[in-house]
Amino acid sequence: MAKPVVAIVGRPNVGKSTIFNRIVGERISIVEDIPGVTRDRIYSSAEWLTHDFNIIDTGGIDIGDEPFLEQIRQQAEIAIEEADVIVFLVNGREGVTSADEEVAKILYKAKKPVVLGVNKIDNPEMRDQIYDFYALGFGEPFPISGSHGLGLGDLLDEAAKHFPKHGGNEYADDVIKFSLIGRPNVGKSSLVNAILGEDRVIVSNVAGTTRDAIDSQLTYNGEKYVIIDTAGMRKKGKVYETTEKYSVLRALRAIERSDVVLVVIDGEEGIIEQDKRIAGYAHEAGRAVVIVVNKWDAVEKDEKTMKAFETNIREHFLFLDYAPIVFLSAKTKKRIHTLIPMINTASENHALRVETSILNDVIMDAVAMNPTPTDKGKRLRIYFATQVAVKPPTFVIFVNDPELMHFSYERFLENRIRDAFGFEGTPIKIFSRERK
Ligand SMILES: Nc1nc2c(ncn2[C@@H]2O[C@H](COP(=O)(O)OP(=O)(O)OP(=O)(O)O)[C@@H](O)[C@H]2O)c(=O)[nH]1
Ligand SMILES: Nc1nc2c(ncn2[C@@H]2O[C@H](COP(=O)(O)OP(=O)(O)OP(=O)(O)O)[C@@H](O)[C@H]2O)c(=O)[nH]1
Repeated sequence: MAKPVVAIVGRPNVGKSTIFNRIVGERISIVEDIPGVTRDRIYSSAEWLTHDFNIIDTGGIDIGDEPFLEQIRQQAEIAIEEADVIVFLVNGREGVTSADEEVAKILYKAKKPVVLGVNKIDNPEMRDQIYDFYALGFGEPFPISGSHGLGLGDLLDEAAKHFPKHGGNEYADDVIKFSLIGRPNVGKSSLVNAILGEDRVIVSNVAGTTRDAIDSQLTYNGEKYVIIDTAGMRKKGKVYETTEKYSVLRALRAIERSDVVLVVIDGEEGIIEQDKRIAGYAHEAGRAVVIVVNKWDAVEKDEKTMKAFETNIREHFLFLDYAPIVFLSAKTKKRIHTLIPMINTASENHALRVETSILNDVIMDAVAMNPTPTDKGKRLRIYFATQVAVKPPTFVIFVNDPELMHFSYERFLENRIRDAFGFEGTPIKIFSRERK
């Protein structure tokens, strides 16, 4: 599901990060041991009343050593490219500056709705200062205060009025959406071409004529698939494509629109830190994951090489222990045909719903085998478990006291659930809730 995207734009120091953090709230949390998104702090999901959306802090996108105005220009262009609605932020304490006017000029040309937020209006007495900003030509300015959390509701209401009406489902429910992510040069584009070039694959469209038609649709064995955002990889040459955080942003959006994410690793070069971060994004987003080791043709190998590489992957990607690994070559096409069946398995498991009675049998058997932990003389009691969601499968376990559910025991239960139901290729989530 594609959520609407809001981007915050404005010259430095107007309070973009402050507003971003306010809107995102506690949702930005650092998850231990999983390298990922949260540390980049430029892109996050957010909620406002009934609206779910994603928000980008363009100020966090590092453009490099370009002159000041060039940086603002590039950030604004990224916002125009990526967002459905732009929040143009100015500083209510300084009046309209020439840099604000520069931003405005770029935004005039964009055919995207713009909502003007006048920040640092920390108290009602300062409200009169917003009138100057009508001169920017974006209609009513909304007074807000990032530091005090004032006025954000009205601003977001206005933004939400411009959210696309049918942004919800881009493709029919039975279409399997997948994407390929990985650092530059691992062979993502080559893999896409190899998949599209497969014998039994029927391609229904590749990179249409409009800017938005960037996904490849295909059919294989009567099943429909979409490869998400492949043109994002092809569309090179633009200056900002080279900035790392911007490519991260693109990867995050592709992940979000996918059911299954193929994490591509260069078999020739091996695993580096950046691979782990990229894989962390997919895991955090709760998508099904397949690990693809490409360029296996270029690896000098004997009968132990694959096993050793696999062990190495497992050590580096502890959090992805559920993800199957495939060794292949986009160049020679070796084992390319195994990819789509793996995507199918991962996607089925991602959407799998298990029967409550069987789930509870599994949990009770687990408890009988390995008694629940105690803390200060108090024992964890498990009453009942139920699956509350799919994509990814999510379970709630009702217990006497959630504090007693230690990580290691939860992990044990997860493993028992996996032994019973499979769930290969998908993360699963388990929450403990108190029940008196
Ligand atoms: N008084 C007041 N100060 C604010 C408000 N919002 C942000 N600030 C301050 O303004 C300064 C800049 O805020 P940031 O959020 O870093 O601004 P930014 O636009 O993200 O800046 P860049 O990252 O340089 O683009 C900080 O010192 C904030 O504390 C506000 O509502 N009122
Ligand atoms: N030996 C070998 N080389 C490969 C294979 N797949 C891709 N390459 C080469 O690796 C290089 C990068 O491939 P691309 O498909 O452009 O990689 P990418 O991940 O799409 O790169 P970016 O678009 O920069 O992110 C090219 O020179 C390819 O020819 C493979 O299976 N084996």
